[in-house]
Amino acid sequence: MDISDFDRSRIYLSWEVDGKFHSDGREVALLEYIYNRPDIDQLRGNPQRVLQAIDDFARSVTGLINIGETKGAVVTKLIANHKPDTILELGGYVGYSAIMFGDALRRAGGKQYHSVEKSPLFAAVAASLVDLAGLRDVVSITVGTGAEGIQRLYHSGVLKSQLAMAFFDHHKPSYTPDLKRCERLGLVGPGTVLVADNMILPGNPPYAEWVRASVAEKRELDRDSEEKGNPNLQYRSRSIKSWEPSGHEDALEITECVGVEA
Ligand SMILES: C[S@@+](CC[C@H](N)C(=O)[O-])C[C@H]1O[C@@H](n2cnc3c(N)ncnc32)[C@H](O)[C@@H]1O
Repeated sequence: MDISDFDRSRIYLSWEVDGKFHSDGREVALLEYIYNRPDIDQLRGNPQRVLQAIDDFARSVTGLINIGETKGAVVTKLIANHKPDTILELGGYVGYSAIMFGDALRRAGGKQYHSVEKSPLFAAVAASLVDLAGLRDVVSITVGTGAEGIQRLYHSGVLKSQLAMAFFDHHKPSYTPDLKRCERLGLVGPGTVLVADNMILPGNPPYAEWVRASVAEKRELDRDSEEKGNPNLQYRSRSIKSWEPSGHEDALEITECVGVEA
């Protein structure tokens, strides 16, 4: 993908305002902006219009740390092709990706999109926007860190078998331990597709190393690691270059579990 593929007329305003990237009141301002729009009734039950309204805010008021349209379209296409029944998301922010991918999951015949978000405030904003978009039956939001969310969803029986897809978009150093936790619990197996955001901006060398390694290499890595995964899972991984809504280059890592070595 080339920068010419990025439509610069659709660029978000800067994420950074006075040294802050979020949590300066912009998330509540987003909610007020959306519910005060004259076209609010046309947004009800319409995920695409809710996404457009979030994009409008990020283009005219303050930038937001959403995945955005360009990278989002890569994942939406993947969902249409793989038709997952369940997706686990770590890092929900104000619900942009949960609305975009929850809608794609529903259109592909899937059932549940579980979004885990550490901030109770962001999770509350996301819950309101998911409800507005008419996706309450599909998207559930769990407040907690990735590790807490995985444990709670697993022990309550909500996640009881292999995940069809997982989307990592939270605390960058937690991608690898949270993936390994999923592996240990048997939530990753042949057919599971893992999608990791921000592989260039800011990058995530430990995660890239783990998902691109052979079984033999992972056995070595796991031996020296406090956080054990399942090194016997065979992964096929590729990097897809794309663009942040701010116009910065980024990449998604898309990893498919293709088997288990005895
Ligand atoms: C880049 S944003 C997610 C954007 C969202 N996926 C989207 O595209 O609309 C990262 C989010 O991860 C959350 N977060 C940070 N550390 C976390 C953790 N350990 N577990 C879960 N969420 C976390 C932050 O509060 C923030 O909302």
